[in-house]
Amino acid sequence: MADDGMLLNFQLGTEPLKRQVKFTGGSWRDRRRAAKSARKASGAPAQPVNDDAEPAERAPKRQRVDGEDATPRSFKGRTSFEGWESAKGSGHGGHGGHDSGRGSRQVVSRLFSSNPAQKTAVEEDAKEWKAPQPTNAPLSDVANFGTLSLASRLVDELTKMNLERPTAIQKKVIPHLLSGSGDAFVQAETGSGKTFSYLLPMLHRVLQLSRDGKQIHRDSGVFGIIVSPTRELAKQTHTVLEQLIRPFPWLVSTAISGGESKKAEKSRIRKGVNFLVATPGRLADHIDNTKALTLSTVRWLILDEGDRLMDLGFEEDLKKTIDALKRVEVAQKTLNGTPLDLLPDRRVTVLCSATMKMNVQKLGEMSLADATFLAAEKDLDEPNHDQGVLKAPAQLHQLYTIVPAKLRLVTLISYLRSVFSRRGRTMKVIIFVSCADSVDFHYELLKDPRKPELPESLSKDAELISKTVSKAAYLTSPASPEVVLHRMHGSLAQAVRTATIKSFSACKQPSVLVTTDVSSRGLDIPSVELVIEYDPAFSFSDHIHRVGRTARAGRAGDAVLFLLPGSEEGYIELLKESTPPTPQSYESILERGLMTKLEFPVETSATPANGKSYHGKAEAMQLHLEQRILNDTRQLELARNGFKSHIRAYATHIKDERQHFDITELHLGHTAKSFGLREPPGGIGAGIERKAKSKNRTGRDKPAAAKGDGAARGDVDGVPDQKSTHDLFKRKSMMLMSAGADEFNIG
Ligand SMILES: Nc1ncnc2c1ncn2[C@@H]1O[C@H](COP(=O)(O)OP(=O)(O)OP(=O)(O)O)[C@@H](O)[C@H]1O
Repeated sequence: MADDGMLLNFQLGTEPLKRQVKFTGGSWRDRRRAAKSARKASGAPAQPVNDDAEPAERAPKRQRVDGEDATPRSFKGRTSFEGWESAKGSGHGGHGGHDSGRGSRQVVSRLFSSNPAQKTAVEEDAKEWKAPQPTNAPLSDVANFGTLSLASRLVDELTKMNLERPTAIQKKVIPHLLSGSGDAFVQAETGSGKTFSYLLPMLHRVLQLSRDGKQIHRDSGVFGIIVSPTRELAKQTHTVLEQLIRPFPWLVSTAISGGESKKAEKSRIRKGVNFLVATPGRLADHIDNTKALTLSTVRWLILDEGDRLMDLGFEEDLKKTIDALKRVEVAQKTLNGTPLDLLPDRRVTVLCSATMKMNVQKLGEMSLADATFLAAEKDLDEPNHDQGVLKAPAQLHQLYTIVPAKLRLVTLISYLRSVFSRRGRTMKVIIFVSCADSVDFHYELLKDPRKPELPESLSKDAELISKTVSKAAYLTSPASPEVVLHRMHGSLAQAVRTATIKSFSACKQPSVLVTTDVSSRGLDIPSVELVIEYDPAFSFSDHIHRVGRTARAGRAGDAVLFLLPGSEEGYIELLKESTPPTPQSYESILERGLMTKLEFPVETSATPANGKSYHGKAEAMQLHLEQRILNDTRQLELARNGFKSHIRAYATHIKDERQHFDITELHLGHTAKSFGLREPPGGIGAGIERKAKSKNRTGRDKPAAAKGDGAARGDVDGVPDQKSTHDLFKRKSMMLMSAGADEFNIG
């Protein structure tokens, strides 16, 4: 799609607008010609023509509002966040006209016109979707964990945690690790309990060492190292491990990860630990620099989320760790008088990954020897299992909606409104967007500026989460409960990240987390019932992991994917290879979200001829949001940054899937509108990026994501784990700066 078809395609003026002559009568072409000649005559610079703006006769209700009087009538003096609700469908009042907000001349386009046609017919299935049997649930034909020969003390502990029967992957992995000394490659669905599948046998075997009056203690050595790609996952795994070892106070585990105090970690290691949960960069760092960390007792190396470890560019750090372990012999039969004979006689490496991508195979080659492939029986039976086709849990209801770019924001809000209108349900929703700047923009836009105070249950970390947790506006209606809004991405300080996730997890009220892919892996928040992929994932495997934050361990869950009309529709075929998704029209989302119980009656005169009164509501909401952004310098800045970073992130979809996410097809003007912007995209800085990306397509420049696609967006683990990302950013920034673009923040 060429740029000349672009909406809002003219420059922002810096001069305050002069009052203009208004031309009435005749056709819109006549009026435009007259306006042009008048400008020429007055010596005013010619206005670039907005070819995409609607001709007046096609938009009879549109008002051209000129000069200082540009604020749409229904919103004059009504820029408070709730203003749109009382606008009663008067969105027509300003749409399609010019606006002089902040002294600039801008065009506000209508939401429901000039949208690209959708190729896919959406026949919403009349019959209710019926969830198939859960595929990641505990097995009904296994009596309990005891049947897997686990120590009764551990089984008791599991019972206290309400875990009775193992899942399919636990039934496979636990016996393998309990008895042998062989490496394993573990592949299983999201939420199928992989964490317990490797923690339980390790613990069981270490507990067995305490016998005949001999007791394992914290300075008996490190027995197991678990490597996680993100700090959150490392912390979460550590929390689960802590829970399991609580009845055995002589055993100690610790988490070491980027963003934490190295000194404090060193001191904990010096005091003695038996299990280390680590992010790769920090682990490699300690192996190099912490003398107290001896590796000779290490019998298990668990590489969790192997594909993600590689995607994020941790290959070098992992190699360092693997090589260091290989260099150290596993020789001791006893340690400080404690016999180690019940441990594996060699070091066991377990590689967990949901996919068998090339980079995982490489990690396997680096780390595994004669590994056994372990997967649930039903996964092995899948016809295309060996091609690595990844499946979401069967009971996870996947939906998609094809939404024109201009309508994305109002559709998202409508979706959330209809979800939260169901009173009496605690509902947690995760919204994935492409980059950190987009997280920040949407969070600020959706938060309630009038109610900064948090629910009491969240007040413990009040200071840390003061900028990442807030009450939400727009998402609730008078009939629905209050919603708590959270934001999370890799650019936040670690303490803030941790406190935010804790808050989201503990929140007893309906809550939303707006986040990047930094939350797509491993995060286990049991009451997440809905995942919204507002921006599609950068790879299909990321999609599976994102949606896998719901429907865990046999529970139900929904996931909705927003796609744009056009090439993105091709992505639906890819989804079908895994789980056929249910289509949902954006019109029905708008209708449900905006007209529920007719809380916001639309004036008859404002009801469009087609009778779709929610169109008026949607226009009113969009107009209100745009106006709010325009009136708030900080919000405007966030919108611009969000838009720019989003466009840049869009170019980082993996090569195999880029045909569906063609940056040159992205309508920048319409996308700007989804960030509530009325400015020309070129003025904001995104056109430059698209040009740079077009160069990529012609092979003159390589995509920046050489170190892994996740790294390109910076959704990684921080210093020093972030080296690769830093390099990448440097390269990309240089490319952009040479083209005159601003600094940006993706990730
Ligand atoms: N046997 C079980 N019975 C009931 N719940 C279980 C069982 N095993 C694990 N769970 C629960 O299932 C959830 C998911 O477990 P876990 O995080 O280990 O899954 P996972 O396979 O690692 O998922 P992902 O691939 O998304 O990281 C956790 O809340 C865990 O407590």
